[in-house]
Amino acid sequence: MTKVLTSPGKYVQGKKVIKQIGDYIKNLGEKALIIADPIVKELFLADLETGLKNFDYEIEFFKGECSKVEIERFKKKAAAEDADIIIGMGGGKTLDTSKAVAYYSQLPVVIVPTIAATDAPCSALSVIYTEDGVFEEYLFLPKNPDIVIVDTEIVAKAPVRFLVSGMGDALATYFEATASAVTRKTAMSGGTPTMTALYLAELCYNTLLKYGVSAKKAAEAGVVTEALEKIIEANTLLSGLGFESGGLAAAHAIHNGFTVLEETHAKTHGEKVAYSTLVQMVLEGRDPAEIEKVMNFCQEVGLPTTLADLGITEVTDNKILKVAEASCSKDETIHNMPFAVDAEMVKDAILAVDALSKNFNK
Ligand SMILES: NC(=O)c1ccc[n+]([C@@H]2O[C@H](COP(=O)([O-])OP(=O)(O)OC[C@H]3O[C@@H](n4cnc5c(N)ncnc54)[C@H](O)[C@@H]3O)[C@@H](O)[C@H]2O)c1
Ligand SMILES: [Zn+2]
Repeated sequence: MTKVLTSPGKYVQGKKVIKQIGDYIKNLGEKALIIADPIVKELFLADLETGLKNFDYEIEFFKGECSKVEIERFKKKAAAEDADIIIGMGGGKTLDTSKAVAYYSQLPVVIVPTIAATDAPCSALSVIYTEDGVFEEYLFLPKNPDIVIVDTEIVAKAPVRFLVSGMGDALATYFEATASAVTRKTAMSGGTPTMTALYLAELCYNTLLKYGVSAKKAAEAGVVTEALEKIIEANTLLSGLGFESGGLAAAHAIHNGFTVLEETHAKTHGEKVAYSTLVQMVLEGRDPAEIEKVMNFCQEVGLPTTLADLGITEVTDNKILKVAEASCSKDETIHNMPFAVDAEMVKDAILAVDALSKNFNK
């Protein structure tokens, strides 16, 4: 029962920090290959160039999928350019690609997220897809990124749905870490959770409830406030460390179950995870007042609380049972829950969340 906490080497967050990126990375190497989402060219190239004015670098743009072909393309480019640092800048897919390229090239990696939508920035994991976007495998990396640098002005100006999705993903962290800690399951860190990881997960939850709505308003206005800073930290650092060193349980398994339904594909990871967190709470038989509190939060920030919100407008028992069965497949993290869970229980809990939500004024 060894406890393990894993984290990036350094985490930097603030308005306009991109303009100082050179200062943060200068000890890591001398020439960077920047793997950049195409959005970087449109919006942030000037600031990035300012940040790297005394630094040798080459930029190559990401084609949209974290696939083995794309990873190989960048690995060759890094070798051809004699790069000794990889910088990834963009959304989760660009960042996962950059981490994989750095691993295969045995180089340090600096991660610059341009949205706060997922746990990808801080983790020692890349999610690999085929070139057509079908999930292929998890690539577990031997270490987390060397430095994560979050420019909060960039995140504030991104579409608000990404920030809200990040809150949905972060919402699950406390509930899943708490559940799997009871069972003392090994987390992705390779050990059971430290007190620190569990406290970070709790801090993540409390931060969302307290600052989520204000942060969303700031992002709608495209401005950086202290509330937005706190939510970016919760979505990126607290949720990232909390999931990796705290553990997953029912919510992410139910999310995976929802992906079997075509109609949920237009919804983001975080949106599906938020609904699935409510399902986990119902499975656990949590205090209805607590469920109501989380449901209110979801409705206030615009996360789904009904099946229709998730794109499932024609609800049948059979369809929901399929989701539940997929959530309960053998290797799923739902089996980290402190009690035995089967597909019938999950199906009922999914339908119960939908019914409960309809009691609230939307
Ligand atoms: N490695 C991990 O631990 C981990 C954890 C969770 C999710 N993931 C992975 O992350 C990926 C999803 O991440 P994502 O939602 O960030 O997807 P993404 O990287 O595809 O980005 C979503 C979209 O946002 C755009 N974008 C990025 N920054 C922007 C900005 N500032 N303004 C406007 N548009 C911007 C991108 O161009 C893209 O079209 C999935 O592949 C998932 O498997 C990985
Ligand atoms: Zn997640």
